[in-house]
Amino acid sequence: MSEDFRGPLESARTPEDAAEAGLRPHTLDDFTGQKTSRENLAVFISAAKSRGEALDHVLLHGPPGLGKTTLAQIVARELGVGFRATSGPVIQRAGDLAAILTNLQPRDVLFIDEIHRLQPAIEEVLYPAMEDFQLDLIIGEGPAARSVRIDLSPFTLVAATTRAGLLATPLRDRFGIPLRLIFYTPDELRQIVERGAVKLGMNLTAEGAEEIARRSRGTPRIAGRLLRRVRDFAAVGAPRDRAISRAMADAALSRLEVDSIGLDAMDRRYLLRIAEHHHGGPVGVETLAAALAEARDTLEDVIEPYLIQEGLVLRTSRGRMLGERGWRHLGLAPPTSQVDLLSSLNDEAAGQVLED
Ligand SMILES: Nc1ncnc2c1ncn2[C@@H]1O[C@H](COP(=O)(O)OP(=O)(O)OP(=O)(O)O)[C@@H](O)[C@H]1O
Ligand SMILES: [Mg+2]
Repeated sequence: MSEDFRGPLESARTPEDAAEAGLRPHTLDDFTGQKTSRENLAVFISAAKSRGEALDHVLLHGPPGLGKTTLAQIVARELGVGFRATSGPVIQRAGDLAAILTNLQPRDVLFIDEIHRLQPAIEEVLYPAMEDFQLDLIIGEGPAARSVRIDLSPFTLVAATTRAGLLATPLRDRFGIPLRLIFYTPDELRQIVERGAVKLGMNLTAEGAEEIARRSRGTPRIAGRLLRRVRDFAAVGAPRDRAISRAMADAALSRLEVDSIGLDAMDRRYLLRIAEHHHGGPVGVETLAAALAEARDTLEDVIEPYLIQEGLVLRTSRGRMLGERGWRHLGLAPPTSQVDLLSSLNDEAAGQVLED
């Protein structure tokens, strides 16, 4: 496989990124969870391979840390083709994209992360490239400008975004294979944690793995991070070779301020804000973002999806409300005026899926 194309932003890799990459699964069979997406991908990949064609374009969407980048790399590996990676904000000019596209080998995978941050002018260049494998470029300026058409090798665009709703419809419609990634179950995360422990050479008990999995916010990236921190605490606080028990995992997670259901300090700050300053809501997301000094996107992409899925927060037409479970988790009681409303909303929330 050829070397990754890395734009300026992506070259800023931290040791934490490297540790994460070490835990990445490399094949579809090794990839735990996301059963529907994984099974469908396996079919489409083997069909494309048997026809000797490029796989149709794939759009991966879902909250951060659920495996979009990992799956993109796996797609290229399973297809046995080259992998080039870049991201929306890195591509500044049409020429940047043209350079990447004209260098692709037949059937290669081009991965564009954060595709929702692509500039509209560059999106326009992407449309004919995706549809007809052609580039229409304007060369020169003023009266001397002329347009040239360049044929490209057939390729597969694999794009990732935290919210498909942020994409322009014409762009979204050009992906033949849209896949929505969902939060992992505690059991899937336990398998991921156990596999990670083996890779890290850790002696982790089944209960220890379960405890980390249960408190990982449905997210493999968080599971991997917590696993490495538990390893640190164990290395310092316990005799070598002692198996990491549930109690040891719990002690480490508590020191990291990860609570009994896996919420972190920011999650709790968010819930408390709605409870204490807005009597449980509804409150608009902009108001919350300003009060918490966070970007609205961070609330919507990173913090809210899990809280909503867990019924801690409800998304209503008038804003965010603390759910019954949210009140209970904070050890508070909802104002009496809200009790009836909440129980009716709670039934609705049971069917509320991540909107994007
Ligand atoms: N199904 C999985 N099995 C095991 N580990 C996984 C799985 N999915 C993700 N991981 C781990 O979680 C980490 C984060 O995954 P990845 O970088 O693919 O997420 P992402 O969806 O691209 O996140 P972002 O939106 O922030 O770019 C990976 O490095 C990998 O170690
Ligand atoms: Mg990613």
